[in-house]
Amino acid sequence: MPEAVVTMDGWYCLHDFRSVDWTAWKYASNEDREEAINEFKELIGQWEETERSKEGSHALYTIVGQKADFMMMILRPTMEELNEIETAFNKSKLAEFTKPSYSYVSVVELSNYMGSANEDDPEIQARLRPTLPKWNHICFYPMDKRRQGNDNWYVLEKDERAKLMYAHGMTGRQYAGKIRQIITGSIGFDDWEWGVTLFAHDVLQFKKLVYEMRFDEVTSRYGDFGSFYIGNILKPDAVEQFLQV
Ligand code: VOV
Repeated sequence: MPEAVVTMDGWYCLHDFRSVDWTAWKYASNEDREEAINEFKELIGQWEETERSKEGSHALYTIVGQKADFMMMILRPTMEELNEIETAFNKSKLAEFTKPSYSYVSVVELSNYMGSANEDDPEIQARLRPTLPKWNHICFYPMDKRRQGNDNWYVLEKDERAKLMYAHGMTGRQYAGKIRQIITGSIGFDDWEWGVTLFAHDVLQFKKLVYEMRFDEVTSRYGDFGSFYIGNILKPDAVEQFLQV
């Protein structure tokens, strides 16, 4: 029987996508809008404090296209904290003017295919509990490894999977400095097996990387993908401008 790979798991992760009800927002009083914006900025301020004390991290991006208007990606040591943050947003004034459009629950995951990684290594610790980059663009999508006929990832021996993952890593390494990837595992947590979150300075690099990886066997034979979300950074001091009507 093929052997499962040992995973190292870090911070829990919530991708929370919201759409703004622009009509209700436009009809709201100036006071209500101001209150909603201030309260939201306070929430972001709390997240920033947590990030400074290395007890979590977050990313805030506007989403291009009709799937959502903005997304909050939150990393925390426990699932409970993710729930608290989600609920705090739901109770906020801004939530009265937004609708949930999609969410994804997972945990930062490193798969130790080479078996050489030591969880106590500070470098590994930093990857399991990362401070998310505040780069210009984000790309998120969930994915599965295929289990279909002859293309079944889960019947491959570990050595074979490790070989394919090595080739995958080599393709990815060409994008060092251009793209940062955060792989989160979601088996048992959400509808797909992994969440893929990519950060880039230049948005076109997402297309180049994702296209190039389509030719890697691990993707061409074994990759199945959900919806893609693409966004631009929303810095805290740009929140007002984004919500200005
Ligand atoms: C910057 C790009 C980049 C780089 C350098 C990179 C490297 C690596 C390495 C070295 C490893 C294995 C060890 C580990 O760290 O876990 C992985 C692991 C993984 N990857 Fe990856 N990946 C990238 C990027 C990258 C992308 C764009 C995708 C989506 C696939 C695509 O076709 O759209 C992806 C997927 C994954 C997944 C689902 C896993 C876990 C698979 C499992 O079965 O456990 N990944 N990945």
